[in-house]
Amino acid sequence: MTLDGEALDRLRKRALAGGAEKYHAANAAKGKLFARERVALLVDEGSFVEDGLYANALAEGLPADGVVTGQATVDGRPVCLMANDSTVKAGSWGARTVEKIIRIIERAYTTGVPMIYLVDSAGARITDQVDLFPGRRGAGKIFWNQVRASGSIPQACALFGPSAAGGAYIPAFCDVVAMVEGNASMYLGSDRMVEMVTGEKTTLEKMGGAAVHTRESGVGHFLCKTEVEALDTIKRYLSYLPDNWTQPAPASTPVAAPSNVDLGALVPESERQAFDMRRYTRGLLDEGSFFEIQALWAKELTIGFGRLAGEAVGVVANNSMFKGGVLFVDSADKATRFIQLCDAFNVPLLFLSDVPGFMVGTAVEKEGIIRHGAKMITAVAEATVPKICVVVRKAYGAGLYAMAGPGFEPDATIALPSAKIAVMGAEAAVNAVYANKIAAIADPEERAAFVAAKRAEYERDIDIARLASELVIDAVVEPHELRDELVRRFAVARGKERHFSKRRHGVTPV
Ligand SMILES: CCC(=O)SCCNC(=O)CCNC(=O)[C@H](O)C(C)(C)COP(=O)(O)OP(=O)(O)OC[C@H]1O[C@@H](n2cnc3c(N)ncnc32)[C@H](O)[C@@H]1OP(=O)(O)O
Repeated sequence: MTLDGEALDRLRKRALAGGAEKYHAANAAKGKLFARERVALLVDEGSFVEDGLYANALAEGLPADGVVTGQATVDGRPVCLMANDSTVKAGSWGARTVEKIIRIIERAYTTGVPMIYLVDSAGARITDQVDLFPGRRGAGKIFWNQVRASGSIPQACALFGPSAAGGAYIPAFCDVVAMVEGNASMYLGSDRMVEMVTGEKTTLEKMGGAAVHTRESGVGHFLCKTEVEALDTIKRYLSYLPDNWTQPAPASTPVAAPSNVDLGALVPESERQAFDMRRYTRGLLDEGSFFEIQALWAKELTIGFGRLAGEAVGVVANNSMFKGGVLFVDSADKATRFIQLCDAFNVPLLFLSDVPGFMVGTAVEKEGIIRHGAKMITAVAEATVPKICVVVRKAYGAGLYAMAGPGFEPDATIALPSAKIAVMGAEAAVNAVYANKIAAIADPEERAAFVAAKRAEYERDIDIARLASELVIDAVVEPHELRDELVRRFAVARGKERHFSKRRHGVTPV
């Protein structure tokens, strides 16, 4: 049978229109855009080529089988994309949906371009499960492809609605997930299922909403007020990354650092006084270039991309404004993944250290602080991208190792003149070594004098000039010299040989 122009036009219009009007209206009432509007907002005008528009065109009520897939350019660079159409069976995956998604990820991987996922889906279409769930090209193959593509091409997800059950793994295998407040959710079992299985009464928002995942679980990376903001966030994310792992990170026009930030004045002398490392980072980088990731989760550690004289860098920085900048289970995980991301995509790493060490105590031991901390230290060791450690104020204990200290093959360890590097802070050290002697001194004045003397002795021992003279650190620079020093050092490190170990891959620590 051949299709005449009219019949083709009818088929095309039906496929382009998506599902029933009531579902369009329901989405609009929630402030949600149609999948095709999202694609149009994301890509360069006129650049989109679609595959599989006629998927399931002969069936009733399944236009494009509920997903839009194709290629386009974003800011002039090629990408592959998929967008669930939640007006068609709540964006659930039928057999052709799954095949379309698999094919577009395979296309992204083989052509070496970023893959963007615009997600709004009920997960597997339960009514058609035999066709889409268990087989060799079933839904599992989506995840297999995502895992294969991980670290080879950037994968970014904007989540606009639910991402249920198996569907929740598409965001999970992406580098980053932008979630729209109020509408986006991710969960393995729906609220109805949770009540049935455990008796818990909950809601999608309370269990897996954008606030939960960007503030508490860390599964979401950006909390966005609108769909447009989520799409812009994905574009900005991609602007720091190459198309694939074989290419250098893209540079942009150099911009000066903000003229109104005095880096020296931002860091208080007293270790007991907190300061906002995000301000410090913004003051150091090209003005307006800092793009923070997971800003709301594990805030004791700040991560994000920025630029130094136009070149992309990934920043890992301790922030004493939150939990004193101590590393916890979540902050170690946050750092681990970001370090791997930068290393995969050739983005040099800048560590800004003001770390008292890893948290101690029963609670964190039960949470496996050793396991999580070891993963962060592993990621730092394995990263062969240029990496520079700046001790802004202090680097104590294993915190020094986690922040790419001298033993971790950094291209340089730089200290500011007031920086301290030690196995622990003076107070803790004096207590650790002299607790018995201190307890034995009855006279309070004599005891205080003893503690002060031992403290002074300890501080002389870890004096930064001494560490420089022992070649522990490579340079001591004034705060106003730091930016230029980093620009020069990253420039010379750019051409370095990158290899780590003779093996297929390491074994994840404990
Ligand atoms: C790999 C393993 C897996 O992924 S198992 C997948 C399991 N998925 C689920 O349990 C999610 C079930 N669905 C839901 O909870 C809701 O539909 C969510 C996603 C919250 C959306 O709610 P809402 O926007 O109100 O839509 P709705 O429930 O009225 O559904 C609209 C139409 O879509 C259908 N639908 C929904 N989910 C599925 C599904 N997973 N499989 C098959 N059909 C599904 C509904 O039946 C409804 O269809 P119709 O338009 O009335 O014909």
